[in-house]
This record gives sequence, C-alpha cells and structure tokens, in this order.
Amino acid sequence: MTIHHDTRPTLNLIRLANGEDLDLPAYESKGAAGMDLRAAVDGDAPLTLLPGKRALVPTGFIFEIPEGFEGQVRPRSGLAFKHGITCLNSPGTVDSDYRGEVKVLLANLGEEAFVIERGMRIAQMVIAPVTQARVAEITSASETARGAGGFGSTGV
Ligand SMILES: O=c1ccn([C@H]2C[C@H](O)[C@@H](COP(=O)(O)OP(=O)(O)OP(=O)(O)O)O2)c(=O)[nH]1
Ligand SMILES: [Mg+2]
Repeated sequence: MTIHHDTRPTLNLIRLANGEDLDLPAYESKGAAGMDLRAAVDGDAPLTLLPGKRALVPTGFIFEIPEGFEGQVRPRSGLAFKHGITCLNSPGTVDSDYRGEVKVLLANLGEEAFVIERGMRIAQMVIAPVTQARVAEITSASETARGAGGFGSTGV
C-alpha cells in the first residue's frame, strides 16, 4: 500500500470582520501558481479607482506565511490587459512574520475609471521560498570577466 503524504506547506488564514462571507483565497486551476485574492471592500460601497490613482485594497484576511517562505502579491494579467490595473509595488512582499491584514496596492494605469466590487479577484499571491543571507562587509570584490559591466554592457 502506498501512502501519499501532502507535503505542501500549510498557510493558516485568519478571517477578519470585513472578510465575512468572502470566499477563501484559492488556486483557480490545478496548476495555478498563485491563489487569487478578493477585495474586501464594503458591499454597499464599491471602490472607484480613477485613472492614474492608487488604492490600498483590503483582502479581509491575516495570512500566517510559513517560516522560510514569502507571499508575493502580483497583478492579474487579465485586469492589466483589459483595464490597466496593476499592483504598484509588484511583486508585493508579505513577510512570514507579518500579522496584519494583507492588502493589495492597486494602481489604475488605464484611461478609464475602474470599479472594484466586493469579492472581485483583484490580485494573486504566490507562496515562494526565501533565502536569508548572512551579511558580511569586505574591502575588495573578487575578480570576474564581467567586472563592473552591466546595464547593457553585453549588447542589446
Ligand atoms: O503588497 C503588499 C506588500 C506588503 N504588505 C504587508 C506585508 C508585509 O510583510 C508588510 C511590509 O511590506 P514591505 O516590507 O514591502 O513594506 P515596507 O515599506 O518595507 O514596510 P515595513 O517597514 O513595515 O517593512 O506589509 C501587504 O499586505 N501587501
Ligand atoms: Mg519592509
């Protein structure tokens, strides 16, 4: 008999008052990299994002990102393509020790106002492994063929 263990890390979520009745963030297809995040704006008061403006949109949940991982808040390509809606700080970083509500910093780079309704899937979060480096100050850098060349030094 083969026993299949679920080796995926667990993401604990705490539902806040403004997240009442919202669907849990979820992977919308079997192989989706990101779970979609929903807008926890007031059902009676949708948020209108004017062209060129930004807004911090609540998700209604606290995420306990497992240690050794981060949450990357990324735009949804459909909203970006159709409406110019993106995450201003993309990819947003949710630290594993953050215990506040996860919020999405949406920006409207389109030409028309965009209305964010309660429960709308506004962004996606990818859980990704993180490596914290040990920081050490030294006085000279090791030599390489590239040296200080960058920003197009190898041609376009
Ligand atoms: O899109 C985002 C980005 C960040 N955060 C939360 C979780 C994250 O752990 C915290 C801090 O984010 P970040 O380190 O990017 O911002 P900061 O400007 O460096 O703030 P801080 O000084 O609080 O670290 O804000 C979100 O909810 N959504
Ligand atoms: Mg920070």
